[in-house]
Amino acid sequence: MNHHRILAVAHMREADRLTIASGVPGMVLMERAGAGVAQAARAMLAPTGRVVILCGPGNNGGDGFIAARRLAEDGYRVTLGLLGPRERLSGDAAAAARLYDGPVIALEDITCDEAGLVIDALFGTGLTRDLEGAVAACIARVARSGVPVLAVDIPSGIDGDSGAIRGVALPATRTVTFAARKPGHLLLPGRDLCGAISVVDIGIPDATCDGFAPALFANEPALWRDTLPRPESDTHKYKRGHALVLSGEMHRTGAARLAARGALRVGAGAVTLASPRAALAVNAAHLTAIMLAPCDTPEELGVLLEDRRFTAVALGPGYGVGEATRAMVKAAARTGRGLVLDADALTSFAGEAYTLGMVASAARACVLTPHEGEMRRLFESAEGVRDAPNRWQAALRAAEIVRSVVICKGGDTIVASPDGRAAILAETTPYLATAGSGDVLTGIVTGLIAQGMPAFEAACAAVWLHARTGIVYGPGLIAEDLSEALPGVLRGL
Ligand SMILES: NC(=O)C1=CN([C@@H]2O[C@H](COP(=O)(O)OP(=O)(O)OC[C@H]3O[C@@H](n4cnc5c(N)ncnc54)[C@H](OP(=O)(O)O)[C@@H]3O)[C@@H](O)[C@H]2O)[C@@H](O)CC1
Ligand SMILES: Nc1ncnc2c1ncn2[C@@H]1O[C@H](COP(=O)(O)OP(=O)(O)O)[C@@H](O)[C@H]1O
Ligand SMILES: [K+]
Repeated sequence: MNHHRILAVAHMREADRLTIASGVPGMVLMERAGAGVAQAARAMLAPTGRVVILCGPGNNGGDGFIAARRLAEDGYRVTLGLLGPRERLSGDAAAAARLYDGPVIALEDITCDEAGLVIDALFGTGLTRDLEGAVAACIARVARSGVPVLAVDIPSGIDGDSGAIRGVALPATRTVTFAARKPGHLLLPGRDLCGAISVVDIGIPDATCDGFAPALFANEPALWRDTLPRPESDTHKYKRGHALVLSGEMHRTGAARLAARGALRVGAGAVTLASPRAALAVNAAHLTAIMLAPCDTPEELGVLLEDRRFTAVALGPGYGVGEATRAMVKAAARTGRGLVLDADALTSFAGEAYTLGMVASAARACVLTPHEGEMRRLFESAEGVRDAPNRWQAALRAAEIVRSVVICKGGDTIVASPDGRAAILAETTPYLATAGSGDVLTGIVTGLIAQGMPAFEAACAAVWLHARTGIVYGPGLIAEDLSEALPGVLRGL
């Protein structure tokens, strides 16, 4: 199994169809899925403990019947509640139900008394509308009982593609999914309701999923570790890349310095801060390893970038919104370097995403790092972004329009590339929500791009490193700490 691949719901269904078409009966897949669930349940149950299994009307319920049969064979006391009449089951789910010879009661009659575990096999990737009525009431009862819950495929009520709660959802202690995680396991609020996730190999060959587009991934080191820059013995500082970070005016220079420090810490051989003359003294008072150059106009930026040793430029943090910023972005892009645009550089193109795309296409590689508000402003009139059915589709469409890699920041950060790849961060911490944290992220991406790392991988690595550093540091984290704690995380790789 390719462990960092994730499958959209439609792709999971297609993988299932292709595997069955290649000669593996659907019932074999379901048997493996149910066996995986039973195995996870055993680890959560005392010997001969009581397990309540909630089965829905589709194949998710079918997995539940398989698990019920296996657990009953092992001597566990199984109570199975089914939503709807048994005669309404069809296909593999009906076959799985026939193989289970224990009692089946109505879902409405289920109680959790003395249960050591509830297995939630109500709905998986086939959820098509909000949960209500008897199912919603049952979910509320189980959630109130406090009994541990093992979710089959995904907690019932979570949309597999968006992670949204459809009406209500049953929070799980553990989730067992099949072949690969789905976007809903990683996106909020779904991520918070899955508990620990394990993926069971049910025999869908990797090659079956290789051609799926868009290609979705969990943002984990396996995705980008091979492209992470590592200095060679014979290197020198300029071979390790030289990043240029543009500073804002006198009263808002901190953001650029945070970014510059991030770029240096992630391994750029040299970092220069390009500062308005009026702010040179302020910047000089705070910098040691980072160099300083005066720069007030697009023309001056052009002259500065005649030095071919500069490999990447970061623009936006604390820079100010307006025409002057737009002109700077254009000047930077024209020089064909790696370009990272954040904050005010993005807001300066509010409502003009296509224009920004044209500008960005001149850069060697371009990464944009909008948070939710910047995303909304930049793409307010762009078709297919604000009205996308979920965040990864919005991110992919955004990347296509701006012809750049886009990092959609937030509690469930997504990196999307115009080539159709997208990666969702699997693990992070809300302690990152602190002033200036995004500026450090900008610096980390810039530092990686300055060292020649490809834009998508650089963006993914930066997002992961930033989050990992936040997790390791934990409570009390402020933006300054991120760069200083980064070497420890880099060492761990
Ligand atoms: N694909 C694979 O490779 C494998 C898949 N496997 C398993 O199959 C699962 C997917 O199965 P699935 O497609 O049958 O969908 P599932 O989640 O059981 O629900 C569909 C049923 O629910 C109903 N329904 C929907 N929303 C509703 C609502 N709000 N309120 C009430 N009813 C609602 C819907 O009814 P309808 O919309 O048709 O009226 C339909 O009857 C997947 O998660 C995994 O566990 C494994 O066996 C291994 C191989
Ligand atoms: N709830 C959260 N959980 C995890 N990360 C978060 C959360 N909220 C914000 N972040 C991260 O913190 C950073 C904030 O960046 P940004 O909004 O640009 O702030 P600033 O401009 O103050 O630096 C982003 O990397 C974002 O992904
Ligand atoms: K489920």
